[in-house]
Amino acid sequence: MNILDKIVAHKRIEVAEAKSKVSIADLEKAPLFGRKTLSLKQALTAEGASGVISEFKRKSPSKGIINDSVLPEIVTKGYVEAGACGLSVLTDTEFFGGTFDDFAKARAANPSTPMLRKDFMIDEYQLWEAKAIGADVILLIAACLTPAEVRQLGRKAQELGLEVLLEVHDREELEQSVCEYVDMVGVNNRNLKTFVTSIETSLELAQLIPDKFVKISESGLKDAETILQLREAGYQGFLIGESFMVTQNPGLALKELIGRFQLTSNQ
Ligand SMILES: O=P(O)(O)OC[C@@H](O)[C@@H](O)c1c[nH]c2ccccc12
Repeated sequence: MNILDKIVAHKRIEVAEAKSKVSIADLEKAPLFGRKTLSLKQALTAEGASGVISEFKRKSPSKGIINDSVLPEIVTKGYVEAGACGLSVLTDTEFFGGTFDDFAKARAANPSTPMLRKDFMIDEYQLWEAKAIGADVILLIAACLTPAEVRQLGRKAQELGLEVLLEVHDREELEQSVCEYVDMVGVNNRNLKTFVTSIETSLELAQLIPDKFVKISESGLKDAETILQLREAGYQGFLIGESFMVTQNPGLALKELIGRFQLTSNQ
């Protein structure tokens, strides 16, 4: 079984358990459920935006522990102060060490920044969870959903006021899954079988993504030159976790990166 199949199999059990404990009606009573959501799409396309979506990620199947000594509220505040357009916080516990508590702490510390609930969405119930914890955006991974599921989950998410980021790895996933219930298309540079990242994936798919979608390049990004190259190719969003999280001060790492690519782009 590949890693994605393993994660999804585990997620199905988790979701069934969560459903038996907390009803949708209860999720709707959560204090943040009715909150007005923020637009990541708008933040990424605003004049002068850095385009960086910074991720809080404690561990991953590819790297093991990345950083287990930092606090979500401190890291995410640092990201926002450094110029992040949006935040991504992992809520998958088993494989990424994330929690709803991490998300809640980041949410409370950054009330005006669009936030992505980073998890493996397979069931509408998780959209209600996302609303209940104060998320603005959800991720739909084409590699673990049928095109019909992408449509169904995307449509429901938008009805709830959430924005939808569709993640693809190749041309086939893009062509089969992209639909009107998607706001942004993310190209994951990480091959899920080998964990190797290559920005060629983003460069190859850029032209194939219809222009009405905001394009986001995901994973393996760390230097200013790469970001400028991806911008040239049409990307307005850059999802970056590991290269910040491996440092003791992820916000500072983002600040330095933005300093480098803004300097370069003004020359
Ligand atoms: O840490 P990186 O290499 O900068 O990558 C961030 C993000 O793209 C990555 O965490 C990611 C992309 N898609 C995902 C789906 C699930 C979990 C994690 C991910």
